[in-house]
Amino acid sequence: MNIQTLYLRDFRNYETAQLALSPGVNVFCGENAQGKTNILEAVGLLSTTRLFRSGQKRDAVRFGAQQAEVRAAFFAEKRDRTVRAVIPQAGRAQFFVNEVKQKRLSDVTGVLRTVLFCPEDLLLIREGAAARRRFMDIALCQLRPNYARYLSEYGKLHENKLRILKDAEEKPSLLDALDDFSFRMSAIGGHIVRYRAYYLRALMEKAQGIHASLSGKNEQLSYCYHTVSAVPDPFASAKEIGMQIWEHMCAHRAAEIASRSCLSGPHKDDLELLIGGRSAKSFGSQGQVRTCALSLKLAERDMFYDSTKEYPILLLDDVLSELDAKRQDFVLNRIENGQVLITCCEPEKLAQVQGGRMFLVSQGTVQQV
Ligand SMILES: Nc1ncnc2c1ncn2[C@@H]1O[C@H](COP(=O)(O)OP(=O)(O)OP(=O)(O)O)[C@@H](O)[C@H]1O
Repeated sequence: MNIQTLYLRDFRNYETAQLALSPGVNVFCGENAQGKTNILEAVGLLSTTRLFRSGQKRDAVRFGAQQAEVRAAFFAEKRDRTVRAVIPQAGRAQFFVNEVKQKRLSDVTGVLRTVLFCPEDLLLIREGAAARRRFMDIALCQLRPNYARYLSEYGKLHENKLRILKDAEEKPSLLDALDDFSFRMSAIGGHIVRYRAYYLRALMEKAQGIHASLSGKNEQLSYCYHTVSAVPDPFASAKEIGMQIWEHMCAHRAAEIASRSCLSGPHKDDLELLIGGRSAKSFGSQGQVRTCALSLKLAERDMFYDSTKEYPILLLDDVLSELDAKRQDFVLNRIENGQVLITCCEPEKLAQVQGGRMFLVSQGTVQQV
């Protein structure tokens, strides 16, 4: 899958811009605040229907303009296709696939597939477990529709159980339904844990190879999937895991009531990442953490390829800072197959790029060099 041309009108700081992209690496270089990330954000919008930096789509409309427009002509599934977004300052955004207006945003999501790596992704390693669960869940939901259904059902049960625990002090009869919710959460939790275990095993196998190449074989990435302590084997059958979670919930019933919170279940899972056997979160340097997060993203891209036989477009925002020369060379020249869009601030980096296309970005204009 690759974008051939990208057109922007009144999008962020661009009045109009038309870019012809390479099917391989495309580097966007310029000083701070010139519009490099805005280009990646435009592609992200066409892929996910969202702006990765703002909750409100209208933030993308150029100051003083009435509506923004972004269009990509791209090649996917062996044919030429287009996707276009029109975002008015007031009112709903509209999306078109092959110039046919789409009724539901879900029909647009994934038509153009992207994997984004931005500076915030470093939080994936450094932050709490919720960020890593989100990373697993977003990838798994796209690859496995059944997982998305289990996760949504589990989320609803979790919310209801939490309401019961919170309100039980005022209305103790609510506790009559507690075990029913716990049992259903356990049963669905069994599926969630099993999906995560298999996904992480495949993902981390790829991430380990990528991390070794990125670090020149100097560092070894490993992982530990932490789930409910009563589950000794997350690869066991969903039924078996579900029963183990149920037993754990029963053992913590009194504590859950006392603390008015759900103490047991895969909503507390974590993915621990280790570099050379030590926690990346606690001991990793900036560069190591960046390498680790990047390896996970590149592995996610390979997982997409395995299931769709097409590489999603890789959007790398400001990845090069903090990486040493060897790691930068890997990013610029050795990510094989698929289209890559990279932003960077240092023009001297352009000299290191051995193929692809380079662009200078300045005050909302883009010039190929
Ligand atoms: N709706 C908008 N209308 C006009 N300009 C906007 C709008 N939204 C953001 N901008 C401008 O876009 C510029 C930022 O662009 P962008 O984030 O792409 O910069 P960048 O080149 O990636 O910078 P850095 O290297 O600092 O990350 C800022 O000057 C900002 O004021």
